Amino acid sequence: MDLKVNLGKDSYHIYIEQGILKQAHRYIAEVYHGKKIAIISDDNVFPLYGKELSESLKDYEVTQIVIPHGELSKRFDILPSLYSQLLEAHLTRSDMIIALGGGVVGDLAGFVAATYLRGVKFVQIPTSLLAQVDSSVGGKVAVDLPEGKNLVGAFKHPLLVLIDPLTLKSLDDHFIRDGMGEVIKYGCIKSARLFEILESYQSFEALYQDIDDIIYQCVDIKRDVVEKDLFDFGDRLALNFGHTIGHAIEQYYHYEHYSHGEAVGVGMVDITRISEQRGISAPGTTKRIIEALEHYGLPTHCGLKSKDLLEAISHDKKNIDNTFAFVVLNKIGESAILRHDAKMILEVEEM
Ligand SMILES: NC(=O)c1ccc[n+]([C@@H]2O[C@H](COP(=O)([O-])OP(=O)(O)OC[C@H]3O[C@@H](n4cnc5c(N)ncnc54)[C@H](O)[C@@H]3O)[C@@H](O)[C@H]2O)c1
Ligand SMILES: O=C(O)C(=O)C[C@@H](O)[C@H](O)[C@H](O)COP(=O)(O)O
Ligand SMILES: [Zn+2]
Repeated sequence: MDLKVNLGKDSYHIYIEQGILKQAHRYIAEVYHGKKIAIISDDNVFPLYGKELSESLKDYEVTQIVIPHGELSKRFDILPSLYSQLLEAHLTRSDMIIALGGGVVGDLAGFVAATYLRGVKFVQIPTSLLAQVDSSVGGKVAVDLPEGKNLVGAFKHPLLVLIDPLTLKSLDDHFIRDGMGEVIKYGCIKSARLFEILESYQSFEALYQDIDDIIYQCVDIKRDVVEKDLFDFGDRLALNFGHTIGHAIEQYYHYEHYSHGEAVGVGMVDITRISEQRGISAPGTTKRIIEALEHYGLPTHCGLKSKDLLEAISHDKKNIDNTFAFVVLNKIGESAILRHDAKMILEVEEM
């Protein structure tokens, strides 16, 4: 399956195909004519897929950079060591970086590609469900600060996104569930039909049978939204449903306790509880989201006092003059923006 993100000179293709990793060189040769490539990956993914990818790229001079897995690697102070390794390999402005891994590797390697020598070419090969349905597309790249998620970042478009759903076979169930947090988000904001399908699967095996199509549907929604509002001032804000609270939960626990999809799930529940209480969301919307999250083993509350999240929320990028663009649902499949100060989250006492 092939999708094209139409962004003028920054347009790129997304290919979704089982086994495409082995064919990476064919697709890369179409968009990149240089000699050197640096693969940035993590210490879970590289031992599994690094050899396969490096072998496919045997016509290039390949440098391998492997970081420790997990969100704590997506931090500002890891950057100098990555830049040094690229300099040691004499990677120049005409060379390229490939991100091989989940969203952490994609966001981090993308930020490095955006900033090293003021920018080098970049390809995304996402290997987690979350990265395949969401983070590898759209060009947002970033690192976290202790004060908040993704607070230092850039827009860096890949030349290409190669999605091999076969890599999900080695992904831990925890991170399949985590990715489902973002998949459910897509149903909530843009597709009641997708949401209904997600409600209907009786097992991960059944879901896995349709995984290529589910990835396609999510990426196609993201493509459409990103084409309309690349810089996140309008339509694209919808992709942030659940994230204002979700990011604050991740930050509160220093990025160690709740993974991204889990925290976003809790955030979707709480913001919908508030908007339902205010008569914005159709009655029963919160209950349906809770049931969908529970269906995939995701948490729906975290026991934090909402007042404890106000500080982290104050750093959210959707803050304009202390008014936040909260993404709410009118109903499943239809999102809207509610501008309000951060104190609105106090309308639920506990998250
Ligand atoms: N840029 C965006 O638009 C965007 C969108 C959504 C999320 N994100 C970011 O993505 C990050 C979360 O991404 P994630 O959930 O992929 O986390 P992750 O990159 O930490 O991957 C999750 C875990 O799975 C492992 N893994 C990945 N692929 C594997 C495979 N095929 N087999 C075995 N293990 C594998 C990783 O080593 C890691 O331990 C967060 O930092 C979040 O903020 C960014
Ligand atoms: O691509 C987007 O736009 C999104 O909001 C997708 C989110 O799933 C993702 O977590 C993103 O990184 C959040 O963006 P941020 O601007 O809130 O950092
Ligand atoms: Zn997200």
